[in-house]
Amino acid sequence: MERKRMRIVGLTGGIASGKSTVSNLFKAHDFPVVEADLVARDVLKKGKTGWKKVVSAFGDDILQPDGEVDRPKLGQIIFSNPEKRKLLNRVLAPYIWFGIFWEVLKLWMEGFKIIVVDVPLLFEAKMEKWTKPIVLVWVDSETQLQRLMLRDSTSEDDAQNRINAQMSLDLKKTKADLVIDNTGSLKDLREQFRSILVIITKPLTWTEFGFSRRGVALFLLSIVVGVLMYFQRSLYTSSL
Ligand SMILES: CC(C)(COP(=O)(O)OP(=O)(O)OC[C@H]1O[C@@H](n2cnc3c(N)ncnc32)[C@H](O)[C@@H]1O)[C@@H](O)C(=O)NCCC(=O)NCCS
Ligand SMILES: Nc1ncnc2c1ncn2[C@@H]1O[C@H](COP(=O)(O)OP(=O)(O)OP(=O)(O)O)[C@@H](O)[C@H]1O
Repeated sequence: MERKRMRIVGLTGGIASGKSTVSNLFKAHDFPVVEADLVARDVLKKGKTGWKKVVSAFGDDILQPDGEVDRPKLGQIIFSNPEKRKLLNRVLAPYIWFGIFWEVLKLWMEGFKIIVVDVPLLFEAKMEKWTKPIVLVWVDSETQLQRLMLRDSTSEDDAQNRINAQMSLDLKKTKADLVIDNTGSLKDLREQFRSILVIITKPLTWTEFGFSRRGVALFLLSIVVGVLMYFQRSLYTSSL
């Protein structure tokens, strides 16, 4: 288990580009992964503040008889209407942001030094400045469409609407630090993943060390030692 560094690795991509597949590879190598999609699900559970805000913005029609959000129904609404999508994003963003921050904080307190955050909308939500390096799972547009239709058993129109709701993978490519091309086979993906691991586990930069738990402890300790030395010196000089 990697426990020597503090690095928040951003894992992003497009819908069905293979983020969860890569995320599972990280987990298989014992890296902790915070998944924004899971955080977003939690935020939308019946009774949570996010749920209340969404119900007041979209009305009771988006609820199932048991009071939980009818996710496919809400998906139909937001992926076919950009204004509604922006509204949902606006309503949920602070809760999702806080949820991710909280999960990262808990892992940091547990002593993990490399934490992977899997955020599909990392660039769209302007969260990229909190992660370094940013790993993008890229795939060509035809493969993305085919995989999405196959996985979710959806029509081409529906799948294309969902893809169009996100920043293009080509644009994301220009903003990422590391790119995994997942157009090929799973074997191909695993090989690229191995090279990414080498880069991600490189020694800490000074800034990263500063943010590690050991770095913070050292910083606080040096302040305490500095203050003690100052008082000891003043006591010594006043006694002369
Ligand atoms: C609309 C909802 C209810 C549909 O639920 P559903 O179970 O069908 O999809 P799921 O949550 O598994 O999302 C699948 C993928 O859709 C894409 N996606 C989800 N929300 C959005 C969005 N607002 N804009 C663009 N793409 C999105 C992501 O790539 C995600 O991985 C759900 O996606 C949701 O609550 N979305 C808003 C929260 C959000 O922004 N999630 C992304 C986290 S960064
Ligand atoms: N290299 C590959 N070869 C064939 N199929 C793949 C490959 N990589 C991923 N897949 C399949 O493509 C689909 C999408 O992958 P995955 O669920 O990992 O994408 P995702 O980016 O996490 O999607 P979402 O944003 O919707 O959560 C899945 O059915 C997965 O099994």
